[in-house]
Amino acid sequence: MRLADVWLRYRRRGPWVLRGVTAQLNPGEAATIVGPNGAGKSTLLNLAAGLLRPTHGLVTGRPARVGFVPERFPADQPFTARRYLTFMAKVQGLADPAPRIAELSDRLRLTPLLDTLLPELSKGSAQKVGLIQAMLIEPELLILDEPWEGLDARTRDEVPLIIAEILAAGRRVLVSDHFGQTAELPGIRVWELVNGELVDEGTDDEAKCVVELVVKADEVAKTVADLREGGHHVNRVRAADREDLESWHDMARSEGSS
Ligand SMILES: Nc1ncnc2c1ncn2[C@@H]1O[C@H](COP(=O)(O)OP(=O)(O)OP(=O)(O)O)[C@@H](O)[C@H]1O
Repeated sequence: MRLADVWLRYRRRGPWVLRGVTAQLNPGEAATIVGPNGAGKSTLLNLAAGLLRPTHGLVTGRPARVGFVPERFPADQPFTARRYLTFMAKVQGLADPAPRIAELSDRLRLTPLLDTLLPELSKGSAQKVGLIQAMLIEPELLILDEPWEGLDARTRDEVPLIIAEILAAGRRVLVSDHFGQTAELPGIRVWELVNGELVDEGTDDEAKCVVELVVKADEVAKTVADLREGGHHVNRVRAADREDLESWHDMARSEGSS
């Protein structure tokens, strides 16, 4: 997908929000848009999603399946989360959406709230519905506007995994993030908006990540040996704390229920 000399203002003679933005996002690439409040991050995402049209310039090569998570999920709709997601899945052509909805709801810990009315959900839970909605049909381009807003810590931890999986499948991700948390994801391009112009700061090729595993105590020696054999550097081994064990039990539960 390519943005070529894109200019945007919301009304005639209004201030330019984007000025001559040129950028490209190839399959298997992710970019994070950074900049202060009002810099134009959401505007750029809406353009990429096809919800806004440039005043001048072109957006070309947008993939057919775009998943979009807006900054604020519009929760003022008289449906339960399950009905809303089922409807959205059918609109997108998914014949039997129940298994996919169950899988994603388990992953984002929304399952107990699936039969709650959308307006009764907390902001973070509504945000989860927005995230699930965008992933019902695996998107070729996933657009996330401030995905961490309102999410609890454990769901926040899922976001980088979701992004990594989409990239590994050769799809694309565009994310806005005024706290700069995504800038630390491996291989991500950083697009900074400065006075409406986009500065592509590229990727940090030297970036390193830590992957945490939880294994049974009697499997530690073998796991460490296997990882070393695979060419990985093992930093340290420590006893699992409560949070590690909770996530282990959650995983075991969701595997048992699927
Ligand atoms: N629908 C609209 N009509 C008129 N002006 C708008 C509209 N949406 C955004 N703007 C203006 O465009 C500029 C960029 O807004 P945008 O929401 O894209 O910024 P942002 O970087 O996403 O900000 P934030 O970090 O606060 O979410 C702001 O000056 C904003 O007031």
